[in-house]
Amino acid sequence: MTHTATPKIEFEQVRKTFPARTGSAGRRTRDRGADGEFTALDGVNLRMNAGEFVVVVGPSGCGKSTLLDLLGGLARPTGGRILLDGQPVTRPGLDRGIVFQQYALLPWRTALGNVEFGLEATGVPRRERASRAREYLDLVGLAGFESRHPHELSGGMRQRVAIARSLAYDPDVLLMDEPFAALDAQTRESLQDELLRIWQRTGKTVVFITHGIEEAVYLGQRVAVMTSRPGRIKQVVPIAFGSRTATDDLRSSPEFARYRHEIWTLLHDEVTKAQLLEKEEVAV
Ligand SMILES: Nc1ncnc2c1ncn2[C@@H]1O[C@H](COP(=O)(O)OP(=O)(O)OP(=O)(O)O)[C@@H](O)[C@H]1O
Repeated sequence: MTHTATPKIEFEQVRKTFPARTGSAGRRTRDRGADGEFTALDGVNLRMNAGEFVVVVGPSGCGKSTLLDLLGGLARPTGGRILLDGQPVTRPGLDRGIVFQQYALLPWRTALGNVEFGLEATGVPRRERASRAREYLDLVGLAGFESRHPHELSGGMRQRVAIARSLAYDPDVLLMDEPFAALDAQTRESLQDELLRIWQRTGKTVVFITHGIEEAVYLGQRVAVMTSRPGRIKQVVPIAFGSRTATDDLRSSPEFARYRHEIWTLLHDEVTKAQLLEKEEVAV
């Protein structure tokens, strides 16, 4: 972790609105102004240090993916600023790798070819690409699977390829939008351990979105809990376990249960509000 005054990532009063969807512009609700604009995020403030692992949780539709899209430069904020190393984010860049829930692998390319694909844009010479791709497939535990195509891999393996592809061009920041949501519980837990190991080895800054409270507590150094829509950061909970060894059943510890309960309590009211909002929308 650097000790400079500039945070790695900073959200300053970030706001994001979308044009209202057709058929609903006439009615005014809490997050839809008279002009029919729909406010997804309003007043988001969050700072992250280099090398930090921050997890974002929040009720469905509160704007988690929007937050990540803005940081990834895939969309622009309507108000406020997002700074990366003190500079406003204006477009996607190779300093940020994004991993989505769906693997987004190229089906006609092998695992190696998919990881190499990420390197082609960065101008890495052809000969070097293959060896770099092998190195990252090895890092995610896929040595020996280089020549398999996506359809010959399990869901967990495909997501490992997606992670390797993002890591291969060596971004400073890894943005992960519910990357393990589609996996079975066992695979998810093993990938969580893999990710922590990779994070410790590479020192990347990780921003990880999830619906899972347990996943948040297990992975995050800090867990940012969002409000219901329009989303902002309700509270940031630092997570610090007394000990963390490979043999510990951390998820069964009283400490884990305490953190889990703290985050559950923070989320509970927001989920209720989000559900009310959804009902209000259906009635519109
Ligand atoms: N391009 C868009 N145009 C219009 N509305 C959008 C757009 N993108 C997102 N929204 C709306 O903004 C709100 C926030 O969406 P977002 O996907 O960021 O929420 P989320 O917290 O990631 O949801 P979930 O947990 O269900 O994945 C939602 O109501 C969504 O319908």
